[in-house]
Amino acid sequence: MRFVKGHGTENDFVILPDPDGALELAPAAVVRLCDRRAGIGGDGVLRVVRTKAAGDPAVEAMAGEAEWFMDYRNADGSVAEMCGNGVRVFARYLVDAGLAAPGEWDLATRAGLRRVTLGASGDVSVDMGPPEHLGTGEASLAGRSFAGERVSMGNPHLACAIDEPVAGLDLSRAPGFDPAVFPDGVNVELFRRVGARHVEMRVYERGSGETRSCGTGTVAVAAAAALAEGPENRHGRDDHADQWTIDVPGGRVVVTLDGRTSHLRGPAVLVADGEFRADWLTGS
Ligand SMILES: N[C@@H](CCC[C@H](N)C(=O)O)C(=O)O
Repeated sequence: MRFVKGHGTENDFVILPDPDGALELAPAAVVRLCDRRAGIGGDGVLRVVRTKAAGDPAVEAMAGEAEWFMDYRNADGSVAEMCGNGVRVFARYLVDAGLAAPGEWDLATRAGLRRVTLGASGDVSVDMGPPEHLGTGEASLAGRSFAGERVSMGNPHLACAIDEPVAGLDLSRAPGFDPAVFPDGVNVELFRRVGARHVEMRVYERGSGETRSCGTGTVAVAAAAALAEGPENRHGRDDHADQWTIDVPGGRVVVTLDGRTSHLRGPAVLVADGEFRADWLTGS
């Protein structure tokens, strides 16, 4: 079975081409694929399937607008609604494989349609939709409590502003949180302002642990940072949409907020093409 390995700011994925939706992708198979010692290794899996063959009526309803559906799975085998770095890598794969042309078109995700813009090479830009502010919340990490802004990017985030450099944080264990506030779990971002519309962040992802980057998380952080700046400083201060530079351990992305929607721009790199054994995947 063929796979491609790719990453966006070192948030890495095993890409599985499955145009006709023939692959039965059990959670245990995803865990095997993402295992960094006994498998291929990745923060998640991107199954590339034609929207009309997704096998889910809610997804198939988007077939008229988007030919391809990003079936995203976390490394622990769980399903997530959206993945911002994944969308960029997915789009780059489609163009590289000749399944889509460079330009601007929609992809289907469980969170709805996402419009991508890309050339024959280089960065990919994604219309991520409007960040949804849900109020405040908190999480604990390594015995410390962090307060932040709950933001939905289709998937749940808690973006917490801190004053210390993010490099010193302990993100080795899963965050604690109130399941009544986050019934579907949460991705927790910790960020520090390092300049004008410029922040650094680290993230502990639901279903994957600490990753080197999280695209939806970078947009949630930009939205939380913009909210903290106050309305007088947002949207139109210099007649341009607010552009935020977000540094993550795996590189840098740019997030634009214009009050109507958000855009995420960053790299999408295809690293390797390979083949794995079908019997290994099923453990048979
Ligand atoms: N790394 C992704 C987010 C992947 C999904 C997330 N772990 C969740 O469960 O919501 C990104 O780049 O957005």
